[in-house]
Amino acid sequence: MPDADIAARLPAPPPLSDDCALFLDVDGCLLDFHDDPASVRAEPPLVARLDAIARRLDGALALVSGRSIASLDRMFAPGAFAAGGLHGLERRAAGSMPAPEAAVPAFDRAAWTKLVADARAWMAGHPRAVVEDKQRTLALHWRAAPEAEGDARAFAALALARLPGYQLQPGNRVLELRPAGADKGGAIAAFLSEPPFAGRTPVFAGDDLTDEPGFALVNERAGISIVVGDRRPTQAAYRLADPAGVRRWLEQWPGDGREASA
Ligand SMILES: O=P(O)(O)OC[C@H]1O[C@H](O[C@H]2O[C@H](CO)[C@@H](O)[C@H](O)[C@H]2O)[C@H](O)[C@@H](O)[C@@H]1O
Repeated sequence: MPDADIAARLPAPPPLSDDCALFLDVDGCLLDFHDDPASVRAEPPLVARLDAIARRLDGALALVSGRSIASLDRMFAPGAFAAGGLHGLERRAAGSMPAPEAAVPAFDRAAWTKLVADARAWMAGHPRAVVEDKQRTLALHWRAAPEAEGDARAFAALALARLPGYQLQPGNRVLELRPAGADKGGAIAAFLSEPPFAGRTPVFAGDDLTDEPGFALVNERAGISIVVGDRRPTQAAYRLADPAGVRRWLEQWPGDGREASA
């Protein structure tokens, strides 16, 4: 059976309930993909919606992303949500804005700067490819330059040897270098161990490979795991077709009645 047919058989998720803890991936889940990662912003009505849902859940809403928390804050301003960033390497608990609660491990800044410069030089022949420096992780994007994929993969393989303790993180038209030892499942588990998330039913929506550990964790906790789109295989039990579908699903939620004036 073709993958698309199997994808269509995953059911739509149930509506959100007042006793849930809501975890949301960002790119490709809440927000549509764009060629330039730096230009992506959440529209004000979506920020207002998330803010209303967070209030209704007593703060039990977190963004869980491959982006840094600093980047998420820019994208969702003026919203400032609890967040897991850099694929689970950094985390900011509810109510502890603006500083991340846990910093990622120390690293050699000079060596990192050289690595980023080398990546930019390596990819210079592909002006529409993007080298995204996230300070502790590096993403090589080829969405607007499909011909750059081979060079991106070749650089990442070579660079991995210069980065002890790092691993490759494949994504949607991107390959990232990032420290091993953390993932989105760990970030969600940490949130669920503390207020206001503890004791609630976890719900997690995401679209990419980096989201699979989050789906596994949520399934273990008898929660609701939702894959966005047709990527397979997946451990998710429910499916929404695309980010527009995610936003419509969130719209079904009653909110707290205040977002209309936000
Ligand atoms: O975990 P996520 O929130 O889904 O973040 C994963 C990566 O998303 C971003 O890259 C993706 O979105 C870009 C903007 O739409 C797009 O240009 C790119 O092709 C996608 O792979 C982000 O730039 C990365 O840092 C995140 O790790």
